[in-house]
Amino acid sequence: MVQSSVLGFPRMGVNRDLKKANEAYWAGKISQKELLAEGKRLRGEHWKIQKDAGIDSIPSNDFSHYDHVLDHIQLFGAIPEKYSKYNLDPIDEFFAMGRGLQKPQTPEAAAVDVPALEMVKWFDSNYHYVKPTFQDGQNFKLSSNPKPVAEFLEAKEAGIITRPVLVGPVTFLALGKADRDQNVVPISLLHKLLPLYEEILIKLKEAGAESVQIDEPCLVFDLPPKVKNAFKPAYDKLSSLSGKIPELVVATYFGDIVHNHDVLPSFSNLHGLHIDLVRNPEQLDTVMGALGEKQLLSVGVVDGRNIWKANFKKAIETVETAVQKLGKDRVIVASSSSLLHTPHTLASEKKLDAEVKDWFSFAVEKTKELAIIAKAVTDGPASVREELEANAKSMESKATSKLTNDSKVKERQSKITEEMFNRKSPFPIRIAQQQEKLNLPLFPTTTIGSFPQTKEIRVQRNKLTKGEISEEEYEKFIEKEIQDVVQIQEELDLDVYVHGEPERNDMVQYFGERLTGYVFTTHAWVQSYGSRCVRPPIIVGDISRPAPMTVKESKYAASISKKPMKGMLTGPITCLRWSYPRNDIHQSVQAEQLALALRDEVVDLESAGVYVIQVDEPALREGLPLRQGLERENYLSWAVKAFRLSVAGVKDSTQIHSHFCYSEFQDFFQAIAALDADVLSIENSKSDAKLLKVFVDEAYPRHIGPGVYDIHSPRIPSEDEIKDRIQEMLQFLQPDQLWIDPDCGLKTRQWKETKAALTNMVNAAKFYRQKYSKSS
Ligand code: MET
Ligand SMILES: [Zn+2]
Repeated sequence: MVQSSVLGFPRMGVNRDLKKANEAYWAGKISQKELLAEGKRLRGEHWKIQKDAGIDSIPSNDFSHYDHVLDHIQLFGAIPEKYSKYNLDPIDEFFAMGRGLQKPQTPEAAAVDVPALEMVKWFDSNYHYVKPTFQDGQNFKLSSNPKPVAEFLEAKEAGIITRPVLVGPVTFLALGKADRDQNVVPISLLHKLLPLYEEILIKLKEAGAESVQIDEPCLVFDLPPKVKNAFKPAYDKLSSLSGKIPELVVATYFGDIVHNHDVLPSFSNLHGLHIDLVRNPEQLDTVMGALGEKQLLSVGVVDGRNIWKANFKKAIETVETAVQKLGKDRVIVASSSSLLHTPHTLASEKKLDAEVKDWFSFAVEKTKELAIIAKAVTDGPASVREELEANAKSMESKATSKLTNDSKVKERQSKITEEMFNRKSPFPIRIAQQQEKLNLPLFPTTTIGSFPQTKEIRVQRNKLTKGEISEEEYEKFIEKEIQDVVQIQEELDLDVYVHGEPERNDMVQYFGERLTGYVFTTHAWVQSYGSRCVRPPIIVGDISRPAPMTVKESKYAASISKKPMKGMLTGPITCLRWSYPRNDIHQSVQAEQLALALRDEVVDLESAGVYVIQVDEPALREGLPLRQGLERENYLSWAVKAFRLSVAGVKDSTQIHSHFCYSEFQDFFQAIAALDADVLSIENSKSDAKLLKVFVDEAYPRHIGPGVYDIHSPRIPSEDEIKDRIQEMLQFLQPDQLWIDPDCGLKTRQWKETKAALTNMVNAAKFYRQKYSKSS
């Protein structure tokens, strides 16, 4: 029979219970015992959900109190000395690595002060993992009570034989890095790490585990030869342990592995291999051809990265293709990846429109889908006729809905012309006209958009949501906020003002709520990192802008300002990337729809007297495909076009800004240059100013505002510190192309530190302004 399996389940629980428990523990409100009990309760509940759904292979050790890679750092004793030296309790040491720890001295214990380990995005998802950090002479040691064994036994006690999940040895090392000032090449540690895999696998076998899922998602990357060559010795070794350890299923996801197909024979003596057929269905044939004689294939046909119902007909066809070649006993129906990236359950959504709700499936619902697909293939479609019919109806309803077929939007897309992507004149002509209109000094100062979102702002927004105040009262409140920030900017003597974004809860949600084609959930939280969860809006249909979205606030702000007011929009790629996208049309088409909607907004802002307009694209970089080559070029091409389409409708004299919250542009500089934005503001304060060299090397002609101070910390940078920073920047950029601004928006800061920091920033800018005006 065809079996079903889940690669991993979301950890948070139905009401973000894990977040609440972790945060209560960190705040000292619950004991360690209570925290661990909550973890156990959640695991038990999640196993039961999957068992009740009829899943054959249920994962364990997919749960984590913070991050599963961090679990492995602790499991293998890869704990840097700066943490281990404190001899903390294991759970506190674990959290110290995940989020840093600052504790004053007490009679019993010394003071603790360590920052967190680096945290970075997990492949191209919005989940972040903690980066393993290795030392020269790194050794490993299995923890005394290994988590994978403990959680396997916990499930066994509850009557469920799970399939423990381990991050594979090659991926664990490949995702790591040498610690600062260390030279170790992580993959060279393989021979030291493998004995620990042997040890843990033997322990799991002794505990009763029949099979183990071993994740090697790094196979979807273009791998350096050293990493690629590591698979064979690693898996030869593990294959040689056959009988002593559980059966192994190697799992890959988020991409295809065809370009690394020469690695596949290393796995052919193992029990099974998992591939993601939602992302890359075309890899099925090649991978089937490379399987070992008895090896199983786990086919990922239910999307672990998005919230759409699986199309049963298509999924069953895919599974049948595998069955025809391999037979029913060698095929497993699986989620494409862990379900970690999907919200817990659709049952919590009470406010969703019934039409679109019928198109969705969250983690709980996806486990049921897997069981149904497996049954349909094992016992024939008649065994699940009702489910198949209902699914076909949902698919039909989505395909034919008015929401997904807005002919006006489609018609407008079909009429896009080449000129619509281009500003009227090249930059030198534009900047001269802009300068005439805006009359800005040398080293103009500005901020990135948001000002502190005070408690009062949140209170008023909540009151509006609850209907406790009227729209008019809320608008009056927002106007007053705008007046205040305009006045503050006047006092600070900034050069280009912003209205402060007080009316925005979130930079994507705010726009989504004003566009057709978007829906919002109330409980669909997904883990972003640690206890932090996000609730991405969902793009369900064709996107259009029924009415202006930001014009009222910006126009008002401009009308009361003596200096230029900058309009503030979230760009098409960021709106797309920070939402769940549609899966029935290509993302480039959705980006283009967003771009058209924003284009109208940009033009309306200009007509309303807003002559500086910033279109933020902080998510442009994270959308980069995981591999070099054609896919990446395609992405950059349509992403850049979407940005250009959104802004190119304005006059030459209107100044277009864009903003990015990172500083590394080396590897996609051409794309950034191709945006043709008049001014770029980028994060830079924590990086080496040398990163700006690329702008010189490539003779970037337009204006740039590299952030001069970090906005993530309440720390106030001194005037001298900012001056030094500007001095460094001037080694790379021309005085007349340099803007002075903070790294990013200030919404998470308090007013007190914001005013102090900006005062120093403006003074530092004035210092250079004077210096250069004298010398010229
Ligand atoms: C994550 S980028 C944020 C840009 C936005 N305009 C802000 O200032 O908050
Ligand atoms: Zn930013």
